[in-house]
Amino acid sequence: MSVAPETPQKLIVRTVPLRDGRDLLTHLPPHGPFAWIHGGDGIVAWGSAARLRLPAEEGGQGTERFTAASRWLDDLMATVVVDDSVELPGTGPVVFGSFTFDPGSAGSTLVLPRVIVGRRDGRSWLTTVCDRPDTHPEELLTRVTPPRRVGPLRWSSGALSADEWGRAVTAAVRRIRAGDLDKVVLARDLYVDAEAGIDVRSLLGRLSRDHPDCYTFSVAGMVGATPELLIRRQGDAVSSLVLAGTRPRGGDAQEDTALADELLSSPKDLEEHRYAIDSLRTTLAPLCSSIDVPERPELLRLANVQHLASPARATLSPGTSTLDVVAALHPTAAVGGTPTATAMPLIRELEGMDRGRYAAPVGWIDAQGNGEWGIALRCAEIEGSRARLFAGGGIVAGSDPTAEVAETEAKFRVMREALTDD
Ligand SMILES: C=C(O[C@H]1C=CC=C(C(=O)O)[C@@H]1O)C(=O)O
Repeated sequence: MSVAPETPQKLIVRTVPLRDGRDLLTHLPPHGPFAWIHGGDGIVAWGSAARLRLPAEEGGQGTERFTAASRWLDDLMATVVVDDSVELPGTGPVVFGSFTFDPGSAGSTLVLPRVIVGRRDGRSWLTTVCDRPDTHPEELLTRVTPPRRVGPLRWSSGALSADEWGRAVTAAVRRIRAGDLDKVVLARDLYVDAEAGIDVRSLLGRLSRDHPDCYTFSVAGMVGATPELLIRRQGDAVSSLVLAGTRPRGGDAQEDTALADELLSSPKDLEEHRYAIDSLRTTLAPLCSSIDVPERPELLRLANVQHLASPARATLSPGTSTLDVVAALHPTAAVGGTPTATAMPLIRELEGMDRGRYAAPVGWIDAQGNGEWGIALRCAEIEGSRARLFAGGGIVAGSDPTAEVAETEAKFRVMREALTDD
């Protein structure tokens, strides 16, 4: 894969402690905000000191975009001179990234922002990235205006209407019952147009307020709040949160508990979940010295849905990079299917759309390889005044098309509500 990335000769990166307890999002200027926020902690950033946008892969193993990103990252980190007086995961240079789901799609993007503000366990910091010593990036002085309201919205359907997508689910169930594969994750899209450019900060504010248990992200136009952590790395310790199996939240406590009990004992959902766990275990085995996954999934209750969830922990073998793990894990059975090799062409055939960067790794990485990468779910791609929303669900032999359409509607709600002014 040959690319012409924008990487300057030499970069001066300075991290200093910041005495600031404000909501991280209040630091962001209107244009091109980057964010990764979980429970009030995280990183926000803006500006661009170095950027890589990758073309579609041609043939190969389907992991060339991760390899090209890794090479670019290594070269970039070799050009930086770092003065970091805080030394925590996420201090020093931090690159945000968002990959495409399908190797055949163009648009995987990595960016080293000019200004980064972070917070972790009560400690805050400011990182700046300059081309010359003893200067500040211009972006440090960008005026921060209040987030603009999104305004009236006009909704339109995506590649398939809800009915057409339901028929695609029926076709997938038929293929699964015929023995072609065990599970496939099918997704659909929706478009919405605002009257003026969408201020991503308004969406981020609502997402982080309404979904504090999720990872609110914004990377080069991909914006959402995902519950699914693909990998968090700190030193050689990695953790992951596997999700598969979903019910809506109930209208009252009794209904909520009944739905949760049904989910925790549903053979269809436990089967769907087991495929995701098995694929994680198999993928991590050659890259890790130990892997620990609980025997049974637990319940993860989010604002709009509840999931079967398994928190996994592992110790990385020496010489394995964070992006090696990200590349190996993608696509998990929570977004692709089982077996992956059969699920991927079926997704292309039945969805009738390009997923772009939906259902693919999104996150950040620092110079030590520490970082957090989620799967871009409950999200939208924002371009000017237009947003393209995505939602999908795991289809197994026992799936019912009507229930699957309802599940995607529940998942769309995250971004619908984020786009709707209070
Ligand atoms: C594909 C999505 O969710 C995945 C993650 C968690 C649970 C899922 C499920 O129960 O189907 C999906 O596999 C989505 O939110 O668009």
